[in-house]
Amino acid sequence: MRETDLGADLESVLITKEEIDAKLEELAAKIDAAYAGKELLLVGVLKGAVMVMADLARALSSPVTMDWMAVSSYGAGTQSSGVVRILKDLDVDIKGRHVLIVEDIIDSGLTLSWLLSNLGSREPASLRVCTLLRKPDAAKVDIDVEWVGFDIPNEFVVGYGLDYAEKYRNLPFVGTLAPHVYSD
Ligand SMILES: O=P(O)(O)OC[C@H]1O[C@H](OP(=O)(O)OP(=O)(O)O)[C@H](O)[C@@H]1O
Ligand SMILES: Nc1nc2[nH]cnc2c(=O)[nH]1
Repeated sequence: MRETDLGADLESVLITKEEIDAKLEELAAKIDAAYAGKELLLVGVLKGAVMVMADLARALSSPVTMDWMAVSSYGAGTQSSGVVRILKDLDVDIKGRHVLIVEDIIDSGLTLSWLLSNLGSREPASLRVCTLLRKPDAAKVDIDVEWVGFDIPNEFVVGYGLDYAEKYRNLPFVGTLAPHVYSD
């Protein structure tokens, strides 16, 4: 989808496709270096992280394996409920594995905090996090995140995997919604 196909739904483009591509190349080089000589398992958090996972994995030089978890705390709204539900668990046992959680966004941090505790209890050899986006002003918990693409303002964003009521995930950039979309 091109930026000119936005129609009236989007207010602004916050991060362009080119900026995302360049950032993922940069993060991939750091991740390659950090896991040199180790077998890395990428754990993508569905559904939002699909685009980051696909593009980050292809930017890595090291061979990796991938698995997916689906959790939800947002439903169809724009505020985290704080209650995390597992919709799909991992297929593999991560005990003794080097695990990198791949996220699209850390907002309140409640989802990631819960994930770190849940996956941490499965005794991985290491457990770290890479996220494309983070909202420092929205944090409700303090989490140490190794790799962050962009710190963004505390606004609800869509695109590049992120949805509003399941729409806009296929935008190739990250943008903000026009207010009328919320009130319609
Ligand atoms: O830091 P938090 O406030 O917890 O928010 C971050 C979470 O919200 C989004 O998932 P969402 O629950 O919207 O599900 P989705 O990925 O299927 O859209 C995103 O993918 C993160 O997992
Ligand atoms: N689409 C979308 N999902 C989120 N989940 C947590 N924060 C956000 C956000 O800003 N946009």
